[in-house]
Amino acid sequence: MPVITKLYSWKEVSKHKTSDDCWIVVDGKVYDVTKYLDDHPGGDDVLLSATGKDSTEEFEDAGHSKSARELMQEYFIGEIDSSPIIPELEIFTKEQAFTSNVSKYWALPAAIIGVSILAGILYARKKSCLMPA
Ligand code: HEM
Repeated sequence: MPVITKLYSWKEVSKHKTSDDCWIVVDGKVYDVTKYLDDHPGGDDVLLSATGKDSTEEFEDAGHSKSARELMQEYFIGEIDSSPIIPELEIFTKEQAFTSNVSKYWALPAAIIGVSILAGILYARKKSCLMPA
């Protein structure tokens, strides 16, 4: 049977970092350890300083026993949402798509033509000033 897991963003996880509301992330899994703070043999300060980040390394470094890992499951609340952020799609009407493309393709040539005309005018004026009357 498929297991439905709640997904949490890092933004959401980082909101829970106090002694009244403490979440930790180990191996992509999110644990609400608020009720375990006072009982943690490694101390509550260790858990509090592990909030808002991936604390897998610190967890492994502490050399937790098999029973500690089993106990952990009681505090499991979900997983980190690691799906890439897809930017919102821009929805164009046919007309908008056409006009946006027209401006995209015509802006540069129009600017080049404009600058060339201006340069031509300036050059012609300068030349006429230098010509003896
Ligand atoms: C739900 C999560 C956690 C549970 C249930 C848990 C449980 C335990 C238990 C039962 C112990 C006693 C030793 C053992 O049986 O392995 C322990 C010790 C310890 N834990 Fe955790 N722990 C958790 C998360 C963490 C995290 C995230 C860290 C580090 C950031 C951490 C750091 C430590 C340390 C430093 C000790 C002391 C090790 C020692 O004295 O040798 N624990 N933990």
